[in-house]
Amino acid sequence: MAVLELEGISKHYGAITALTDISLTLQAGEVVGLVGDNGAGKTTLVKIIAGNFHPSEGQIRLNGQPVELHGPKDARSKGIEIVYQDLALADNLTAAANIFLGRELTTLAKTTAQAELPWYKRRKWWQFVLPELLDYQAMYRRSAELFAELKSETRPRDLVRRMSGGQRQAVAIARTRLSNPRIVLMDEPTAAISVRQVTEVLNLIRRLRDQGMAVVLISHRIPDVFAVCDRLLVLRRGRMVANKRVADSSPEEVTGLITGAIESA
Ligand SMILES: Nc1ncnc2c1ncn2[C@@H]1O[C@H](COP(=O)(O)OP(=O)(O)OP(=O)(O)O)[C@@H](O)[C@H]1O
Repeated sequence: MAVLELEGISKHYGAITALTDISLTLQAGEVVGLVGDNGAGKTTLVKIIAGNFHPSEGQIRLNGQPVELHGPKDARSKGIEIVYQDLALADNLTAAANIFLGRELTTLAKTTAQAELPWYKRRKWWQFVLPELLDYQAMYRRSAELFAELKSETRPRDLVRRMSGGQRQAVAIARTRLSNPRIVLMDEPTAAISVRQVTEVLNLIRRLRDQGMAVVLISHRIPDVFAVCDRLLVLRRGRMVANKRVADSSPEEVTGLITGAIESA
């Protein structure tokens, strides 16, 4: 079954129409590339899926059930994670501290689900006098497991400030894995990193797919889309002009679809 279905999604910002009548489905374990020129509507579409924006029209279904997403936290609780282009990492903290930022494991919150509860809900009544201490060992251990799953050499105790672009991506991706999402949205993960690191990041995306996640990858880099995606969506001026298997397309066709030299495919 499709993990995500969008039907007839449109989005207006006042007089500007950013998206018109977008429909798509995402299956578990597939990587879908979302391409289009600047202003084509890619970010708007991804932010609707991530709960940042409400669509003006249309329906969202998760596992066949119609849903309304009330903000990013709600989307996360429903299994949708997003890795923003700027990654939103705290440079002066370790990899592990970034992964657990805002949901730190403690002596009273031993799992991520518990750590996401407000402090007073983590305690049984007889525990109200207990001090709550951060459990660094547990966070380092879990972070090491997440990096091992992603086959990344990033170390939990390393400072993000000293990391390469590829390692930073690994930290941001490992952070999404904490909540065990079904859908991971990635905004231009290979835009600002070296060629060698691009390979590393594409491998991370393959790992997510192998673990059964559906991944949406916004990218300007057509070679990356062809390297890692199963399917591609092309947006032009807010309309979907192609939704096809990568194996049935070519970089030339995609460039034509983006610029408008090819009407649709
Ligand atoms: N908050 C906003 N208010 C008004 N207009 C907006 C807003 N966000 C985006 N737009 C407009 O909606 C359209 C689609 O923008 P969007 O950022 O989704 O495109 P994009 O394909 O992600 O482009 P880029 O690659 O430049 O990020 C553009 O015309 C943009 O100017």
